[in-house]
Amino acid sequence: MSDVLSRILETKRRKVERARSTISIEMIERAARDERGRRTPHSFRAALAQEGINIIAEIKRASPSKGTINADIDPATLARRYAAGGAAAISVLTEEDHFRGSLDDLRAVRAAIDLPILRKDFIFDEFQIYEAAAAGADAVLLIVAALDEATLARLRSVAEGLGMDALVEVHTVEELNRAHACGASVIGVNNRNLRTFEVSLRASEEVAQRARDGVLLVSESGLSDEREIESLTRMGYRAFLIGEALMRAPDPADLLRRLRRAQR
Ligand SMILES: O=P(O)(O)OC[C@@H](O)[C@@H](O)c1c[nH]c2ccccc12
Repeated sequence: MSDVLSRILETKRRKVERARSTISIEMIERAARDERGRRTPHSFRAALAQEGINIIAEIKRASPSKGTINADIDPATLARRYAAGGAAAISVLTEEDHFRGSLDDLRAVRAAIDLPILRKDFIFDEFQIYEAAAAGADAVLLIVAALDEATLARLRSVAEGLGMDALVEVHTVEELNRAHACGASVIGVNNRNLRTFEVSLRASEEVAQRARDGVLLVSESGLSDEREIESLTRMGYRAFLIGEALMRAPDPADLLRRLRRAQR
């Protein structure tokens, strides 16, 4: 159990325990409901179901596989560029130790743009979903490989109870079956194996062939050019999650526009 995913979950577990000892679950839940009630919440799912190519543009300063990608960005400025390029939604990595993100990044993005926001983190406790909602997120990532069946189902319904979407992430057909079993309606297929970091579009291809009708699929990771988007649209994808390529692009809005023009 010394792989990266387990190590990240281990440090995260301690962090969440510490946070839970300073704020009660009732308080954070109230903050979440207040924030959800303060504005008209954005629908993450609806944003991904629009005509054409829908891109979730990610704010990702660093990663365990790539080290520092672009640590000094201003999240609000970058989010505005993503919005200008026609991003359907924004993903903000909030994990601190390995991705150098934070909930402050998410708050800054919330204040800057008017698109649905995904909290991208390693979530295993409802406390983290309330934190996400209180910071202004509209959706949370739930990684099937990191959760048992009962926890996955419970966390999904906590998100739903707040009017949020869960992006349920899988990497294999076996994980897809577990995502189906918990009632997931938005399923992300990570082309990157979180334990080995190997990237292959085969993951997206295999999962697309077995996904149930009505499930909205998102192809995630390792995407950087039109040709990849084109071959994924032929597999049936119309939603994509892109981080590194946008973080490294000299003009992220221009790259987004180009990728959104990809044809079948
Ligand atoms: O930077 P990329 O290769 O475009 O990937 C983005 C996103 O898919 C990736 O950050 C990601 C997908 N699932 C995750 C789970 C945890 C942390 C990060 C991720």
